[in-house]
Amino acid sequence: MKTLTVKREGTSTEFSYEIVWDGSYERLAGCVENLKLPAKKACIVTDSTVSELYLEEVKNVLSPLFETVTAFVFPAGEASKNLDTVKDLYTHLIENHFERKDILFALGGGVVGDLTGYAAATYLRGIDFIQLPTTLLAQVDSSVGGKTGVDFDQYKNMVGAFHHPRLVYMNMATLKSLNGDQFACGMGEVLKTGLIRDEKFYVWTINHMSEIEERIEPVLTKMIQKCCDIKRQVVENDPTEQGERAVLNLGHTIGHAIEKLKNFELLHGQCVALGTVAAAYISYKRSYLSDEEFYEIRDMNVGFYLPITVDGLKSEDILAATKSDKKMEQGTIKFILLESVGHAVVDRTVTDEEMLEAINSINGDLIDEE
Ligand SMILES: NC(=O)c1ccc[n+]([C@@H]2O[C@H](COP(=O)([O-])OP(=O)(O)OC[C@H]3O[C@@H](n4cnc5c(N)ncnc54)[C@H](O)[C@@H]3O)[C@@H](O)[C@H]2O)c1
Ligand SMILES: O=C(O)C(=O)C[C@@H](O)[C@H](O)[C@H](O)COP(=O)(O)O
Ligand SMILES: [Zn+2]
Repeated sequence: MKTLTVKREGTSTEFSYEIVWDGSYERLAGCVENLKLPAKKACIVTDSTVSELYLEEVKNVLSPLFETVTAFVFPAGEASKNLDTVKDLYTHLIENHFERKDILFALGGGVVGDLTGYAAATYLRGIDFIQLPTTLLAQVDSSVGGKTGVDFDQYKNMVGAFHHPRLVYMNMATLKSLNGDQFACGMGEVLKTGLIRDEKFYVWTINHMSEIEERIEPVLTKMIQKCCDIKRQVVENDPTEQGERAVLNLGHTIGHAIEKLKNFELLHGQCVALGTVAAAYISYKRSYLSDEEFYEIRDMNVGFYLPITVDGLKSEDILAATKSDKKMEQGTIKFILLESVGHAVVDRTVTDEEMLEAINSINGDLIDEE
């Protein structure tokens, strides 16, 4: 069992919690007991797919620790990440008499984690929650850092709060049941993480492609721990995204626009991959990246079964949709560029022309016509 502490003290934004890696849920009860939480009731929030796989096991592990353990299950997928599902969860908590000191467990991917975290941040003005991430994406990114929230009318993460978990417990064995597309989505955020902050790690990822694809556990554990450590450093420095944290959004401005226009038919990690290629294109056109570096980023997406083109959308519509993402500041977009491989920066000078050219470069319909 390996651990990492995410911690910030002595400022108005304080948090401290462990990330634990293990190969089963056997030691989850001990980790929860160590927290000496006041909770008498626990609710496991999960989705319709994960509930079939892991709910019973987790419920059995947690039941001896609480007077009551309930389960709230919602339909799997991004389409459930909204205020309607949060409302149903509030109703479940009220009907089961959950109080201020009780606790939620988020058992699932990023959708479950974001939604549960948001409900925990707002129910009775804030209760505790624990992250039990079961997708690669959730293990490398979404379960760490305290960003919680839901979509609103297809606008990504428009309603949310910063609310940190009390513990993140990763059962690495859950990655075995992920399908290929879901695994690839996690790799979209892994590539992003190396590109923004750690060239050595990015190169390591390239060199370990076959072991990663074969899901060799020690290799995946090393990769996930590195991603969490990079995210930890960024989040500890800038927990509420006043500055540096925005680099974690590489690929997300164009990625979120595509996710929205595709009505969540393309998955978050796939859209991030497309957005990262587009951001790398602008960086390349500005000569921050060499052509070898740019084409390697594209090749890495292909190697990890991520898309590098999107069909069925007009580039102008994608550009227009970027204007309603959260990275607008006084009418100017905060766009994340790669100043070099391993070093992302927040840039406020990217023009609509640059963005449109980058979007055209990933627009499959235009490329097919050539
Ligand atoms: N808060 C953050 O910092 C942050 C970071 C990155 C992404 N996100 C959010 O995370 C979401 C994407 O997360 P995701 O890719 O995990 O999606 P997800 O939660 O929808 O999970 C993907 C699919 O995999 C299934 N699944 C989960 N675990 C499984 C397992 N072990 N075996 C088999 N199937 C399993 C789920 O039921 C679902 O159908 C997006 O909403 C995105 O905005 C948040
Ligand atoms: O933790 C962060 O900060 C991130 O930006 C991580 C992203 O991968 C994640 O998708 C996040 O939800 C996007 O942030 P948002 O503020 O644009 O919703
Ligand atoms: Zn993301």
